[in-house]
Amino acid sequence: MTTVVLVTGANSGIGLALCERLLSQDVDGLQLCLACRNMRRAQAARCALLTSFPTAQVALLQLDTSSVSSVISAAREVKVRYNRLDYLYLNAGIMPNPQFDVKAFFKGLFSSNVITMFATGEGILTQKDDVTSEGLREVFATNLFGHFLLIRELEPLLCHEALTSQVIWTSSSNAHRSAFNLEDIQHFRGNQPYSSSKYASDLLSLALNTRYNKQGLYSSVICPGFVMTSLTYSVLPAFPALLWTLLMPLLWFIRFFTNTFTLTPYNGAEALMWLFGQSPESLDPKVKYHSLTSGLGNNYTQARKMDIDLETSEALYAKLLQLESDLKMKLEEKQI
Ligand SMILES: NC(=O)C1=CN([C@@H]2O[C@H](COP(=O)(O)OP(=O)(O)OC[C@H]3O[C@@H](n4cnc5c(N)ncnc54)[C@H](OP(=O)(O)O)[C@@H]3O)[C@@H](O)[C@H]2O)C=CC1
Ligand SMILES: CC(C)=CCC[C@@H](C)[C@H]1CC[C@H]2C3=C(CC[C@]12C)[C@@]1(C)CCC(=O)C[C@@H]1CC3
Repeated sequence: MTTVVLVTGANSGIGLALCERLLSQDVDGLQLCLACRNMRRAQAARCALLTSFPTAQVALLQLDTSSVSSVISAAREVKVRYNRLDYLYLNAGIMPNPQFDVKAFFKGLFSSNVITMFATGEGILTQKDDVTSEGLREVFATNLFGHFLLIRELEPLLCHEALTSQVIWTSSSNAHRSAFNLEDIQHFRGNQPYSSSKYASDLLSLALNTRYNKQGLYSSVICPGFVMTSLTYSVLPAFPALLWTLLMPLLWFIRFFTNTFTLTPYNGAEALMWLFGQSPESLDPKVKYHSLTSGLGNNYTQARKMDIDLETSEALYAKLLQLESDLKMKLEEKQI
């Protein structure tokens, strides 16, 4: 028996930690595929994994989730290499040009909302988004739409009558209904594209379960907590990595008040690992699985209900299908 696992954004942070943890479990016949945009960093990640686990089967796949043509050719390649896919971890993500509102942060520190602020970053973060060469909003394309397209393209490998497969999204506690607008799913008009894209992934996961459970495909979402990675380092760009390291004792102290400060990629990958061991039929499509770390440093996973509803998830799914068909048509026209 083989178990095929594909991880997007696997060359650093939480994705790489997940790969290390999967390999350390010594799963029989594990075939790991690191799907990455930057092949130089992907090679480095593969080498590091093989140094620790010399007999592991670790393959690389070129994938830029922000590009429709890259997703289509990557999926084509996956279908040539494998005849099934057991786990698809949709982890690649960006939060470009984050703007940290220092005033709101200090105001939040002395309000009753302080724990929520540290757990979710709510009210203190906005981003400046860009547009891809294919005309999509970059955060939407990278975090959500590319992954949606990947699932659609890999349907023949994910949907088996006798076997189940799991699609697992790295969402966030920063996913808020208030940042999402069904009339503007790409978030052209707001300044919280990251939050919007993560809320959309929570909705999409529910819609995927509605559509695909009968065909053996199950989707779940996780939140890794607040993890120190290149994504979070960029929140305070004036703070070099060294300053963040000096702040670590303070961050560990805050962990006594909020177990969402998982801080290391290893801890952040806890819920991703937990889901790997679950039977998908036992999972609740309306909850998010949170990686949490106690003040004393113990990791655990906790299920928390999401603020999502079936009607909005179906409406989003219909819009994504429409966008997929429009973009494919454009791509075909370009090729003719
Ligand atoms: N760190 C945190 O506190 C939290 C993180 N998350 C989520 O966790 C996930 C992993 O992030 P994290 O490990 O923190 O950050 P990293 O920046 O370390 O990892 C992000 C990964 O995504 C990849 N990626 C980015 N854009 C693309 C693209 N267009 N195509 C393919 N891969 C891409 C990056 O590759 P490359 O090297 O090419 O840039 C990198 O491997 C993200 O989805 C993030 O939103 C959620 C909640 C909290
Ligand atoms: C003492 C000190 C300087 C603390 C850091 C304050 C903030 C920079 C962080 C507090 C909570 C963090 C957080 C995120 C980014 C950094 C903080 C705002 C995220 C929004 C990063 C991306 C996510 O997906 C969720 C995170 C929630 C918590």
